[in-house]
Amino acid sequence: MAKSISNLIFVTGNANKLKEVKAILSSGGNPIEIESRALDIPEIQGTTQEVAIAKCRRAAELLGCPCITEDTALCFEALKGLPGPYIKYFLAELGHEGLNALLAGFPTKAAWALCTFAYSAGPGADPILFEGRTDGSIVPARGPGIFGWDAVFEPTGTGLTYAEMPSDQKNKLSHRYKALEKLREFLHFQD
Ligand SMILES: O=c1nc[nH]c2c1ncn2[C@H]1C[C@H](O)[C@@H](COP(=O)(O)OP(=O)(O)OP(=O)(O)O)O1
Ligand SMILES: [Mg+2]
Repeated sequence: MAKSISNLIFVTGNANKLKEVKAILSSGGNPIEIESRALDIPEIQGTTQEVAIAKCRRAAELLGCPCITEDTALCFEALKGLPGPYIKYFLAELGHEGLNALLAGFPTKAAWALCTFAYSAGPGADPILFEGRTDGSIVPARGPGIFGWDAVFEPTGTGLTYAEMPSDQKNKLSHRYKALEKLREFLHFQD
């Protein structure tokens, strides 16, 4: 008889991601318990899918058991999707102001946040990807600067940046929430 997967190891070094993932997965129909490991796994260059697959494959090898990993990209329409999976380094070097300045010469500030979860059934197993995308625009920073680029990303139609939203509002419309809904559905039907 099919039974669902109800606990999993999430390999991440990011405490804010972990907090959101736990909050999202503990609510809803099929609660999933998450244990975390802060392993430092090298991230390759490539498409968001290639980066996600390589990271999850390595994580499962290091752990010797099933696991999930997550990669977040922030994509600027004017820059044809860049910085994409390299947003971490752009944010670290340029800050919120620099991300806005990158778009100064362009008419569109449109952007999308893309979350890619990867699940591996164990060492050697091909990771399976679950993507979630939230569209919005890059704005001058508003709200607390607690989590990454939250203060400069305003999802379309909300009038608020991610940073200005209560966490339960972000967790109902975010790129991470949308990807986790797909992962949750998949895990529910695994043996
Ligand atoms: O919802 C978010 N709201 C604002 N900022 C965010 C969000 N989600 C990720 N971020 C930041 C963290 C990092 O600067 C970059 C993604 O890089 P990314 O490699 O996926 O994350 P990470 O290295 O911090 O953790 P991990 O150990 O899981 O790879 O965007
Ligand atoms: Mg990373």
